[in-house]
Amino acid sequence: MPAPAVPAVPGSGLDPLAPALTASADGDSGEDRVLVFDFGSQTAQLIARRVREQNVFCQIVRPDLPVDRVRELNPKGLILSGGPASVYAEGAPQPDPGIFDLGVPVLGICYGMQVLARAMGCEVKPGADREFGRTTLTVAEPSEPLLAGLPSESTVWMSHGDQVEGLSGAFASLATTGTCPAAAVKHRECPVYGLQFHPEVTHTEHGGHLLANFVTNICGCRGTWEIGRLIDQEIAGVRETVGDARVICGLSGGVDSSVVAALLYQAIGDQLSCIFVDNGLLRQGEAEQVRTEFGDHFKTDLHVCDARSQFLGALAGVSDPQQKRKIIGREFIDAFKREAVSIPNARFLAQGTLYPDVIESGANPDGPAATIKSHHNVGGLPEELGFELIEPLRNLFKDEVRAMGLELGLPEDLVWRHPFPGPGLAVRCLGEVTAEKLSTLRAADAIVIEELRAAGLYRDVRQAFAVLLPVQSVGVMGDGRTYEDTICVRAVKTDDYMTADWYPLPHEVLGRIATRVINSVRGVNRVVYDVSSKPPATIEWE
Ligand SMILES: Nc1ncnc2c1ncn2[C@@H]1O[C@H](COP(=O)(O)OP(=O)(O)OP(=O)(O)O)[C@@H](O)[C@H]1O
Ligand SMILES: O=c1[nH]c(=O)c2[nH+]cn([C@@H]3O[C@H](COP(=O)(O)O)[C@@H](O)[C@H]3O)c2[nH]1
Ligand SMILES: NC(=O)CC[C@H](N)C(=O)O
Ligand SMILES: [Mg+2]
Repeated sequence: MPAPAVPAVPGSGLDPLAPALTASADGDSGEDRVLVFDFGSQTAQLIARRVREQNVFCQIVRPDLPVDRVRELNPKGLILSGGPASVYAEGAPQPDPGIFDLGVPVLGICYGMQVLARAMGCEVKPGADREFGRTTLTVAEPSEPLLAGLPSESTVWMSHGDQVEGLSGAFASLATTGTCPAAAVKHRECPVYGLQFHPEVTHTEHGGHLLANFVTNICGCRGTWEIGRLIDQEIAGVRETVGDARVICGLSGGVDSSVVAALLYQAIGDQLSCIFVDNGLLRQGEAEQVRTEFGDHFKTDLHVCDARSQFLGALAGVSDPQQKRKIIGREFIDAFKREAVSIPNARFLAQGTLYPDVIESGANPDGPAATIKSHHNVGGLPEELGFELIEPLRNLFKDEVRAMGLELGLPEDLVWRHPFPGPGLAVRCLGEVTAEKLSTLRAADAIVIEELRAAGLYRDVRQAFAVLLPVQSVGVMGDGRTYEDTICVRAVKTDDYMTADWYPLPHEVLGRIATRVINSVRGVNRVVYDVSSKPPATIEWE
């Protein structure tokens, strides 16, 4: 079935789920699929990543997705995530009880286990002590397919206050820990399982293996979801959708849009026009770099749209982060529209939107609702778009997109480039954005990146940049008092950008960055280093 190109306009009532990637939102793409019901867990996306590592397509959905919709999606397995609520608390999220009657295997993790155990007559109670961190799991039923290949004892990671107490005879305990007699359970009659610990986090030694057991041994998924096949599906889907119309592609020079452009070029050749928007929020030398690199890799029509004054004008006086993002989203669309006037028959707009952008923007009707930040290309889109959207990467995580880029023959240095958000320096220039602040930030950011490259760390650090803080402090320079701005250096290690650890940059590198920034960037007298991980922080500061 062809991929419907549907506008992902929030609140439009249309289902922007998997526009091209899964060929159809209704589960007839031929791929085995697992659904992760997100009960507000910090790690729901990690569960999805672990499942995808088994080459099984996995989708995150809201906790109360109606059973009829679940049936339409035709999953081979359901995973109920953890969550902050207590199952007895008022308003605690509950699944549609019908999902337990589908005959589809279910795995509940932490809250997910508590919620399913309660639905099936067990008692859930606050444990004697809340338990956070590592503990030892002892396997009681080694022949159980869920636990196949696990050693009799291993380390698992717990994060809970409640636990399942009375197993009600319907469930059997498969494994225990010192404080938890039902650390892994199985229903005696139906394919329903529960884990009190978190298999998705790396601190659980054999967690990935355990999830693989669930997906393959219990759900019977075949592991056929591969990047190469996806590219073929995408290309066919795009051709079918586009017909003989033209597609304009927002090309930023970043990884995602370059991959989209390469894919579209393979699909529709010279029906593709790319638009690069110089929004005045770019890094040093970036506009020129995109122009030259584009000529090397893409042979299609490139339009450069100088929208610097529009963006900066619209942002003047605005300091609220969400409002800044919304304004930027709107300005992007205005810029695309202005530029598209000179491109006849431009009906489609292609963007490099990724799965985390969609999830974090709370923009998917089947997905969880929490808005963490409105990514400019999703939650920031205006109601009246004027184009049909094509977003072939809408279901992918960043490392999957990189793999696709390599498969499509893009050069390594492009594929491994640090991501740079569409709102650009605006979300790194805290508070109101002005031309003067941007030029300070641009100069400091260039030094950070130069020093990383000089130290041979650019590739290992997955994203690094400078942030201009709205904080002035006293300094002394050339025997005189200064009262100037602060630059914060941010560097993180991550694969999927959903969780990230702060990167332990060597002190000498930090020292060189600080000295150069303070000596050469006017208006800055202090440099600090951000040592927060995600969660609880995010990678960007706004
Ligand atoms: N300056 C720009 N000009 C045109 N389109 C842009 C620009 N910045 C962002 N976009 C559009 O918004 C999408 C999302 O931006 P995002 O920064 O997430 O992706 P990217 O720039 O392609 O890749 P990366 O994440 O590596 O920076 C892009 O794929 C692109 O379609
Ligand atoms: O195109 C984008 N538009 C946005 O609005 C946006 N916000 C964050 N990012 C990038 O997404 C990754 C995760 O960022 P956060 O931890 O800050 O949410 C990081 O790589 C961020 O740089 C964005 N990219
Ligand atoms: N991590 C979780 O899922 C916690 C579940 C529940 N809130 C508890 O404290 O037990
Ligand atoms: Mg970018």
